[in-house]
Amino acid sequence: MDAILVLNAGSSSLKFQVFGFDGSGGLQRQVKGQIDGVGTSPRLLAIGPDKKPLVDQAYSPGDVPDLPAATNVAGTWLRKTQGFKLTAVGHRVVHGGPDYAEPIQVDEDVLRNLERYVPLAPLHQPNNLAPIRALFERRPELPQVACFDTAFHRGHSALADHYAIPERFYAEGVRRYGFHGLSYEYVSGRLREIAPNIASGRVIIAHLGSGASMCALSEGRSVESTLGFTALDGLPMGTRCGQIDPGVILYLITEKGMTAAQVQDLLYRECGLKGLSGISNDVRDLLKSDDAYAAFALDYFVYRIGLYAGTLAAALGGLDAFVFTAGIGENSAEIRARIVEKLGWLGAELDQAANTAGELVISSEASRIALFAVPTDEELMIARLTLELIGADKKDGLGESTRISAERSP
Ligand SMILES: Nc1ncnc2c1ncn2[C@@H]1O[C@H](COP(=O)(O)OP(=O)(O)O)[C@@H](O)[C@H]1O
Ligand SMILES: CC(=O)OP(=O)(O)O
Ligand SMILES: [Mg+2]
Repeated sequence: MDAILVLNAGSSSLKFQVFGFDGSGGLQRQVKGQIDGVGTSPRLLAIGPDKKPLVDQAYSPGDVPDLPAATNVAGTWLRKTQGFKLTAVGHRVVHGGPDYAEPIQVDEDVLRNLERYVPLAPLHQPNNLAPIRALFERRPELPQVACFDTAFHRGHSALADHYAIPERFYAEGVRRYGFHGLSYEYVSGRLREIAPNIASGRVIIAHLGSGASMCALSEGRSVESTLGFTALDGLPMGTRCGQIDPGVILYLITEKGMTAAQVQDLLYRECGLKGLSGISNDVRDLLKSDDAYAAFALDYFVYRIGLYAGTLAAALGGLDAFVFTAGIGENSAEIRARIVEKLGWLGAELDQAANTAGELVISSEASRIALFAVPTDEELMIARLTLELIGADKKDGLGESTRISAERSP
């Protein structure tokens, strides 16, 4: 069967999907897989078109310590067990800089350009680009398409796109890019199917995974994001600090004698939930723990989401809906409930039963704001964009408008 492979290397997981083409050029999901818990409790899990498990295998952290190792494990499993004829490969590439506002077919020049952004996304960009390079060498004839996390936010106003630093820095690309755009584009499309009137209003989507951000959307378009030049800003994340006074960084350099590399390592890998708790970057571990620091890390996460909800609601001039997505947003009813409590002043009220059951609509009848928990599907978004770019029919058989409860990731 002709197929398109999609790769999505995040900060704690590698996600991959294979979509086949049917006779009419539509997309059919053949394999949906991921290795999550990379470096902590790695687990390869994949399901087939009937949603039955194809593989479910745990690894020791030493066997899958990082994303390159996860990519090798997934690649080997796909080659050994799945016999597809690849037509194209779609890649999530986290940073597209100022030049790439749309997906692009990658050639040697594009790849070299994208390598320039490695310092701006050190947890992601190298892992996004390495498989492209490897496939160039192994399968030079295979079209490969880069789809960018930053592209969905490129329509931001100059106000939202700037830092208050001299303009020459903006001109050379020091801008507030925003990330998780493939997820926001997919989820806002789903919201158009689920609740079209609300989707055309003022919406905040909270993408809460190992990396986390929030996006303000007006009429389905991104107008603000909590992330900026790099994927460090805004919310505290699994291992990243989120918003921080730049003076702290100056202090680390001038008073603590830290090098740039040491500061980078600290801010990307030792902060956030991991740094605050001293226990884990994974919300599942923190929820299970009775340690006071674990509780504090979760309190801090929820508190900052509440603060940014206020900021983004101000950017939108009000709020019609709040949408949860990604690993934490889709799977933790408890964290959703705690965040909704912080949105009480905006008139948000939870339907406890719907939230616990993991339904799509989780607001009560009385709520002044519609609340949703919508599973994201960055890989399907990438497959659609890839097909569009390589000229195949972009219609697919994966419309989900009638589904009622949230589909969980494998
Ligand atoms: N049932 C759950 N309860 C709470 N958190 C969860 C649950 N399942 C997954 N998560 C969280 O989701 C995170 C992974 O989210 P994901 O969106 O896949 O991240 P990424 O793409 O950045 O690797 C994990 O680190 C974990 O904290
Ligand atoms: C940009 C980013 O933080 O991505 P992820 O959440 O997949 O780590
Ligand atoms: Mg992710």
